[in-house]
Amino acid sequence: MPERLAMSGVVRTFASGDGVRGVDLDVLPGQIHALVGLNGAGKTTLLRLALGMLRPQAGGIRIGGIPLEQAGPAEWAAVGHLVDAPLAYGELDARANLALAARLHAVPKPDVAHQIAAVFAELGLGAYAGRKVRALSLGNRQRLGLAAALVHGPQLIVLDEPTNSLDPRGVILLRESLLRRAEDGAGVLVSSHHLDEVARIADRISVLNAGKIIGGLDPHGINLERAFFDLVYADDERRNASGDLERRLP
Ligand SMILES: Nc1ncnc2c1ncn2[C@@H]1O[C@H](COP(=O)(O)OP(=O)(O)OP(=O)(O)O)[C@@H](O)[C@H]1O
Repeated sequence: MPERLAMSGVVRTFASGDGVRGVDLDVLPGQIHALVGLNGAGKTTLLRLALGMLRPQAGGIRIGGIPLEQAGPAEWAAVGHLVDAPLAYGELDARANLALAARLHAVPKPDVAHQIAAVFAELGLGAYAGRKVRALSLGNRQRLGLAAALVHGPQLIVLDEPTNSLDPRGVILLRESLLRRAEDGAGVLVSSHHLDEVARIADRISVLNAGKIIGGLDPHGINLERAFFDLVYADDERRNASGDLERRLP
C-alpha cells in the first residue's frame, strides 16, 4: 500500500529566508505522525505544502502514491484537513455546514445524514447541530472544523494544532477519534505544541527546527520535553557555529 503522504526534499522559503528547507517526511497507512517545533519552525508551512495550498520551490509530494500536481478529485476526496481557521458559513447551522463539507468530499447523498450524525456523536457536537455557526463558542467552532475534516472518512488526515481552544473533553474525543481512524487505516499528520498529548497518540514524532527535520522523539520515552529541547538547542548551536550560512544562502 503506498504512503498516505510522502514528501521528499521539499523546499519553500519566503523572502525572509524562513520557511521549509529540504524536508523528507512520510505518513504510512495506520500511522499517526506528529510534527513538533517552536513557533515559526515551519510546521504550518509544511502542512500547507502537503495539501497543495503552497507550491514547493523544490522537491516532490505524493498523496496516496500520486504526485500532487496529478492529484484529481478522487485523491482529494480521500483527504481531510484543518489548517488555519475553520472555514464555515456563520449564517448556516452546524448540520448544514457539515452537509456541504460532506458533499464537497464526494460523500454520496444518501450517506450524508448518517455520516453527519456519526461525526457529531464522535466529537460531542450533537446538541449544537441546529445552532447557527456564528453563535457557536470558539471551541465548538473548532470541533465543527474538525468534524468537517473527518465527516467523509478521509484516508489522509492533516491537522494543524487541532487541540487549540478545545476543552479537556474535546481533547479526549479528538484523541479517541484519531486513534480509531488510524486503527482503521487512515494516516494522520498532526502538528502540536502539546508534547504530552502528542505522546499519547503518535506512533512517530518528528521535530522541525528552522525549516528542517532535525530528529525524532520516542513517544514512549521519558521526559519528552527535555529530549525536545536537547535536539533544538543542539541544532541552534550547530547553526550558530556555522554562521547560519545555510539560512542565508539561496
Ligand atoms: N506567507 C508567508 N509569507 C512570508 N513568510 C511566511 C509566510 N508564511 C509563513 N512565513 C514565515 O515562515 C516561518 C514559518 O512559519 P510557520 O507558520 O510555518 O511556523 P509554525 O511552525 O507553524 O509556527 P507556530 O507554531 O507559531 O504556528 C515564520 O517565520 C513565518 O513568519
